[in-house]
Amino acid sequence: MDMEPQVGDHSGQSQRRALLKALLILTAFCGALFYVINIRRGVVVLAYIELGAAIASVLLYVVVRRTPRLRLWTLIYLIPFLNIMMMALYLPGASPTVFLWIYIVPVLCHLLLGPRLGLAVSVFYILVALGLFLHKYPDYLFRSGFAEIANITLSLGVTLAFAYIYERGSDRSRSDLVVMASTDPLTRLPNLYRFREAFIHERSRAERLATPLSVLVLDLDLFKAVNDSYGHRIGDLVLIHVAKQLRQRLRATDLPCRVGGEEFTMLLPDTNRDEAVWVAENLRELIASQPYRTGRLSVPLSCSIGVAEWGVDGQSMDDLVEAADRRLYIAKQQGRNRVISEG
Ligand SMILES: Nc1nc2c(ncn2[C@@H]2O[C@H](COP(=O)(O)OP(=O)(O)OP(=O)(O)O)[C@@H](O)[C@H]2O)c(=O)[nH]1
Repeated sequence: MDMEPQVGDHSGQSQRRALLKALLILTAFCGALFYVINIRRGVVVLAYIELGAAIASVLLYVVVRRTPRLRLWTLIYLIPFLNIMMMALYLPGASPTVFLWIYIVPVLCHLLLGPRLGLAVSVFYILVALGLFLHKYPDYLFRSGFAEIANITLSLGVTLAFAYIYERGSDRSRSDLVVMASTDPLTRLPNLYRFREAFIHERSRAERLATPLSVLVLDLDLFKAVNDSYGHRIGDLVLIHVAKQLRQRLRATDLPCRVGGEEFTMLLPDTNRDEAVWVAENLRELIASQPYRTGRLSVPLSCSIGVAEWGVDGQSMDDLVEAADRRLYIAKQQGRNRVISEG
């Protein structure tokens, strides 16, 4: 069995999942509580709806713990929840203070659904709630003063705006963090974390479409000598130069990564071993033919590359990288500046 670790969740899903689980527990508890309260008050229809909501929340909790389709299940919970809230507002026996619950709508919708969908759903339900309230208490607008209406409108508007701004900011911070966590700061190439994630994705695509998938491991030759002769700063610039060459030479669907030091790993979807060897030879020639130049300085470069193919050399990313690494080592032993795909 493949024991590759699962890659992390990028969209704040784990946070939203935790919140939804907490809400389901709360809904189950409140549903049961309000069922008792409303039965005693004689508001039987509402009481049974609340009991149903409590039972549904417990069942949903079981699904929500694991589902990959969190947004869909969130909507399955949220829409009936908000509809019940609207009904509670409108039912004849319900107190006017039920309206106060409308203030949690923007907060809940944004936290659970993110900024865009959260805004759309909250605006819709706030308008529905206001409509129902005015329909139920038609003389309210005439009885109450301007200050009272302004208070309600402004406080709702401010809650909505804050919820939106907060959630949009967190979404952006989360995306920035994901980019930082998956990018090599020196070359701006993706790092090992991103490579692992892309491998899992590309492997399932290759399985589904029965297409090949190959991996290259490239290591610059005698790079220590570059650092020793020209200094670390030039060594860094050489790595940036090589990263640029890889990016320019490879297809947009290929993924070159810097996995550490002077070693680069490349994922080549839709590419079998022979094609991967051809790509690797191209890269080797390119790097050898274009020394790093700055001012009068010219740093000659070469690299060694190991090639592995998914399905032939193993199934997991670790199998492939291990096979390609082994061949890279053979290339180094045979005198460097070469591509090896056997052994
Ligand atoms: N400038 C710079 N050097 C680095 C970086 N990461 C690793 N290195 C250097 O890369 C060199 C790698 O040296 P070795 O592992 O001995 O390999 P090599 O000299 O390339 O020799 P072969 O791999 O056998 O061809 C070491 O001197 C590291 O200090 C980096 O981010 N910047």
